[in-house]
Amino acid sequence: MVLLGSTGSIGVNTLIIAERYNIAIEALVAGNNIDLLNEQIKKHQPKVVAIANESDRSKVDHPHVLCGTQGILELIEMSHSDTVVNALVGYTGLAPTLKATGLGKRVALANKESLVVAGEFIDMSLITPIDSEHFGLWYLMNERPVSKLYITASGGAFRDWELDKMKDASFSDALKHPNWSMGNKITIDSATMTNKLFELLEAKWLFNTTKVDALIEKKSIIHALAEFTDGSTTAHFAGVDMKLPIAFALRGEVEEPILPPTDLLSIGALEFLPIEAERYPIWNIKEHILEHAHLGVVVNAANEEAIEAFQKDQCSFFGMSTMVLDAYKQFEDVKASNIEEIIQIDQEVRAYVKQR
Ligand SMILES: NC(=O)C1=CN([C@@H]2O[C@H](COP(=O)(O)OP(=O)(O)OC[C@H]3O[C@@H](n4cnc5c(N)ncnc54)[C@H](OP(=O)(O)O)[C@@H]3O)[C@@H](O)[C@H]2O)C=CC1
Ligand SMILES: CC(=O)[C@@H](O)[C@H](O)COP(=O)(O)O
Ligand SMILES: [Mn+2]
Repeated sequence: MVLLGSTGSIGVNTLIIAERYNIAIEALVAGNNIDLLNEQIKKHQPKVVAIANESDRSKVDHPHVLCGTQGILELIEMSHSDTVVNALVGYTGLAPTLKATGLGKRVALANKESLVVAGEFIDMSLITPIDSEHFGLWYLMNERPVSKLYITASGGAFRDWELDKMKDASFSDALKHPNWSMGNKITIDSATMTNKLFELLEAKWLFNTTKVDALIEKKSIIHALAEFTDGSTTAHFAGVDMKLPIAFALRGEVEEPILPPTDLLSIGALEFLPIEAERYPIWNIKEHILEHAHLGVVVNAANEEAIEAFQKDQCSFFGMSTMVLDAYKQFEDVKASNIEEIIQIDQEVRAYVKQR
């Protein structure tokens, strides 16, 4: 297989599962963590690698190194593997998803931003999601008619903070996820609830329904629930570990133990809470964006710019949501007819957010 984003949180877990099942690694792609990439090259012996920056090429212990976005696309094009795992973060992941699906390859997709930005233009029959909630939904669904799908949210780093204190929250405060160990960008998205908004859009494209909602379950033990027309609701319990969704995405079906079973008696009380827009202002657009999912490109571009501004101390924690909601209003009427227009809208939104 081809693994994009091998040095990240999903990438490292993917290599553990690949090793367990003796899956050959044809190609690895990483960004700046060349030390870890070199360890992975030594262990997994890929035929080709790609990295973000040309300036790091000489540090990579491999005779065939490609660089930059074009390098990643070339690597996918020259690969013989049927499966590409896309564990890149952010908008950078979109072009590789389109390249791989365009070549008819199956994409095990952690990069949810690909679907948020351009779900309309991606061949869903080639996509298997690597996301705990969507794996949970897939696991729950059977032939019976479903009336509603639910995914759960941890509530993020500030779920128990006084609202007043959140105004002064720092980037490093926001990185303290209560349950999951993940990359920085998704951890910030979890604190603002943008991750869950993205996951509703992800569910919309994957399962072709807008009858999907989210609620807070603070322990992240239940990942998803399916409500059936007959009045039954079933829930997916699993450990806080991405190896299970990754194993299914790589293997299709798994019968052997990947995680220990949930110890039901040790869980204690479980509760579901509503997601309140006062703490998570992005939630104000949930209903609208589910009905206008093509606006995902706007939210994603504004959000990536907002995270960068927050990291550089150029805006406050709530300033991020303000920037995204402002851009959403400004670009409410855009609708791309093709990928070229998606790219153009992405650039226009970023330019708009930067000059505000
Ligand atoms: N972590 C998790 O548990 C989950 C993550 N996801 C999604 O999976 C994706 C990855 O998340 P996560 O693993 O946490 O993120 P990380 O930040 O941990 O990893 C991102 C990976 O992408 C690489 N990368 C970033 N930019 C470039 C670039 N320009 N060129 C080449 N490589 C690049 C990084 O390289 P380097 O580190 O070397 O710079 C790293 O290998 C995200 O879309 C996220 O939303 C979904 C569900 C759960
Ligand atoms: C592991 C995973 O799937 C993440 O998307 C996780 O759900 C993030 O946590 P939040 O529930 O806080 O967004
Ligand atoms: Mn998730």
